[in-house]
Amino acid sequence: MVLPHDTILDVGKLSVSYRSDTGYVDAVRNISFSLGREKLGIVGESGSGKSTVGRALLRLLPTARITADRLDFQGQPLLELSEKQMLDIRGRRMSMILQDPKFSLNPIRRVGDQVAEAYLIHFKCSKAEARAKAMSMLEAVQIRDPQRVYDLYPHEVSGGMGQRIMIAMMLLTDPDVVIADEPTSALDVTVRLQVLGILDDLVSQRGIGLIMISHDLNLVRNFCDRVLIMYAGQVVESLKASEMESARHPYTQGLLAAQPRIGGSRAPLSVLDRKPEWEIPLEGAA
Ligand SMILES: Nc1ncnc2c1ncn2[C@@H]1O[C@H](COP(=O)(O)OP(=O)(O)OP(=O)(O)O)[C@@H](O)[C@H]1O
Repeated sequence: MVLPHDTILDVGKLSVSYRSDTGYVDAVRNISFSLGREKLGIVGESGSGKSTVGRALLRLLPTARITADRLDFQGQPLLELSEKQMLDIRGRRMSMILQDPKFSLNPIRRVGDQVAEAYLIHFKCSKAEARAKAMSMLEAVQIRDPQRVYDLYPHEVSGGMGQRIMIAMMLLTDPDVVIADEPTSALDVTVRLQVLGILDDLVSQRGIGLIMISHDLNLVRNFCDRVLIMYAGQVVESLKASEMESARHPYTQGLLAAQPRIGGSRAPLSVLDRKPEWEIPLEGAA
């Protein structure tokens, strides 16, 4: 059970709007949640605002308008920190893993050197120390032959290996929060399970708080402790993963009904019938 004093992230009424030619797009509207040393899933369809939440937590949206009553990371108000203070948090105490590691790695540099460089950036040490640390992190993410993998270029590693390298890079700094944005969508089923196993260990053995962003309700309900269901920029339901079957919101119920089941009836899957009232009116809105 997560006790209140274990809260690492405390988010109250977070809203994010992107500027566009025709005004502002309200991508996230008034969402609140907290994160302890647990696995929190954020699920929703494409465009519901999941990734925007992750990027807003890291303040990676320089042109967007971010407002919140509270956006506290271990008691520090993220929106009030200077960019210099954010640099210390970003990538060091709070990290992000993205869907396709190939886009996050520099294609013309050996992967091991990139992991070592991440360590050099955050900690003043010799190159030999950084290399040794990088090697030990590659082992920590269950890469069997780290000496060989260290010298490979990104195009020479598989998707699953690339994702392990990204996780190794992130582990160097021993973060408290990891935001994983569709980290296994590009992987096949067996590799996906291995990467999920590594992420699970991060929570149970290192005590991090993990935010798992996904459109895959089945994956999240099986992997996470709690789930936030997002629709049109809002959290329409928040529930324990084990209590998903008792979801009350019609959108969550619709998503559950639309999941294919092995061995289930061969009846056509139900189609979500959206209702305008699912968009919760915002306080103060006309
Ligand atoms: N840089 C941007 N400028 C303007 N609008 C944006 C920008 N990034 C995202 N949006 C819009 O914000 C909304 C939320 O996008 P976001 O990427 O957070 O959704 P998502 O739920 O993560 O979707 P997906 O699962 O497809 O990644 C969408 O309407 C999207 O078009």
